[in-house]
Amino acid sequence: MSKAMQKPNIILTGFMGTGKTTIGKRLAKELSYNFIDTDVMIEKRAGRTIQKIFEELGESAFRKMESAVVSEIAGMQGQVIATGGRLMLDPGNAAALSQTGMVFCLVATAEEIFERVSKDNQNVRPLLAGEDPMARIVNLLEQRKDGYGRFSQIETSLKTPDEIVNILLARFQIKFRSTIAHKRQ
Ligand SMILES: Nc1ncnc2c1ncn2[C@@H]1O[C@H](COP(=O)(O)OP(=O)(O)O)[C@@H](O)[C@H]1O
Ligand SMILES: O=C(O)C1=C[C@@H](OP(=O)(O)O)[C@@H](O)[C@H](O)C1
Ligand SMILES: [Mg+2]
Repeated sequence: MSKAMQKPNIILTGFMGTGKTTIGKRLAKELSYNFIDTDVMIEKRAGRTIQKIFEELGESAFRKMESAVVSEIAGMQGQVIATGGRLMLDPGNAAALSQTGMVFCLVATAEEIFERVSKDNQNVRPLLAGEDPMARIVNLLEQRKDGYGRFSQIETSLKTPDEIVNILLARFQIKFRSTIAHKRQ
């Protein structure tokens, strides 16, 4: 991370349904940081939902859009950034964002992920659509295990969003005590 950095970013990664978007919003409020969700940025730029982007343009077009958004964000500070579940597994994306702040990987069991995404009607995950979403989750988790394992992890399955936010705040403040303030201080 650059020495000149005044307000380091917090970047959230992890599998679909681990809570990046939910936790990111709350954390940004606590720190009075701006909140960015890369999926929302992509939807705005593409003028269609993630589901439609996958259907109409394909996954590889979506991955290019993710990298384009990373180029935009990499120059910013003071952001809590909820990334799409695979964005930080791309080495170029990870290199560009990691140097802007601290990366945390949210983790949950396959069962908990299944429960959460099944109930989440507002946000369709095209990669989990189809016959057997639980099998897709298990399979993709296995494929991505080593990638996520490179980041500092927080288990979320049995925790409330508030508990997770508090853990993140504590870890972030230990590292950047002098550069941040948040509402509870
Ligand atoms: N700690 C948690 N406990 C219970 N439900 C959660 C938790 N975190 C997130 N959720 C729920 O799980 C779903 C997916 O969360 P979301 O923040 O969209 O995950 P992601 O951005 O990682 O895909 C949402 O319906 C959200 O309300
Ligand atoms: O893990 C993935 O490949 C994806 C995760 C999704 O975001 P969330 O992790 O916020 O669900 C979204 O970017 C897209 O459906 C692909
Ligand atoms: Mg999300």
